[in-house]
Amino acid sequence: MAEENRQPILEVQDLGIDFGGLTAVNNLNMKIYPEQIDGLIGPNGAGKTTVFNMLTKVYQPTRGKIFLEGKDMEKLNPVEASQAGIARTFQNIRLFYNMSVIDNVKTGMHNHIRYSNFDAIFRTGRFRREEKEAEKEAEELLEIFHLSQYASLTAGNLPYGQQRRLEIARAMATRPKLLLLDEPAAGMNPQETEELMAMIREVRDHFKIAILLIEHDMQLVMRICEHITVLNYGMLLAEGTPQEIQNNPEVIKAYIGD
Ligand SMILES: Nc1ncnc2c1ncn2[C@@H]1O[C@H](COP(=O)(O)OP(=O)(O)OP(=O)(O)O)[C@@H](O)[C@H]1O
Repeated sequence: MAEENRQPILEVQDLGIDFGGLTAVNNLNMKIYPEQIDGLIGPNGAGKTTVFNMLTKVYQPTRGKIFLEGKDMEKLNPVEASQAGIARTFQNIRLFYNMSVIDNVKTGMHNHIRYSNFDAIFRTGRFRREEKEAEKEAEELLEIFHLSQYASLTAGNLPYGQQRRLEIARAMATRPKLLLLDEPAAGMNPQETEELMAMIREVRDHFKIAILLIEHDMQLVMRICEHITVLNYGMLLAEGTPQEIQNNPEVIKAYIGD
């Protein structure tokens, strides 16, 4: 379907942020469409993670607008941004390493669990019902991410590749519409990277969500992304299909230098 006829799930207009005298991102325009896997690439320090931090409202943009399903995100804090439907993983995996694998997934469910502190303290019927449902949903997520056999293992004892999976499973527990992955293949061996790529596709197909990923592994980006945005010095350098990006002289210059 032609993109012009589709509503973007996320639209960024003239987005920018300054840190003191440093303009980290400027004049960024971007549209992410439903069920699309998008790549956000660019040389070190180009502003990619800063964009994620603005989309998740960890940073308040200095300029510009972010719309999720047409709704302005300006007033949202990070918790509200997550509730609105944006989930993320981090460059350096962040898990609750002393908690079990399944409990890590359950921590992602606070967005939609409906019991109060009162219910929890007095273990009311509602609490027990919600807990049972959360347990079931967490088990289903573990199955999808091939982590069922590790459910009761401490997260810190999982091999690296599985920790990445768990981090994504936990992000999916928030029931996002848009999933942001910050360098998901970092530190992975070729076999783990291959499995990761298959999993990213499975996640998109199963949950029918949009995915935006930052990645330095160009092979991964070119093979998995349907659309790519390139940042350089905080500004949009190019956007298009993997083929267009690969053949763009400006992009080649930014990566290889003059
Ligand atoms: N909280 C902050 N305070 C000051 N400067 C910051 C802050 N966050 C990011 N920056 C600066 O913004 C610029 C963009 O950084 P960012 O981490 O977004 O780049 P990146 O493209 O993700 O880089 P990499 O590929 O190396 O992870 C850098 O110059 C960085 O030092």
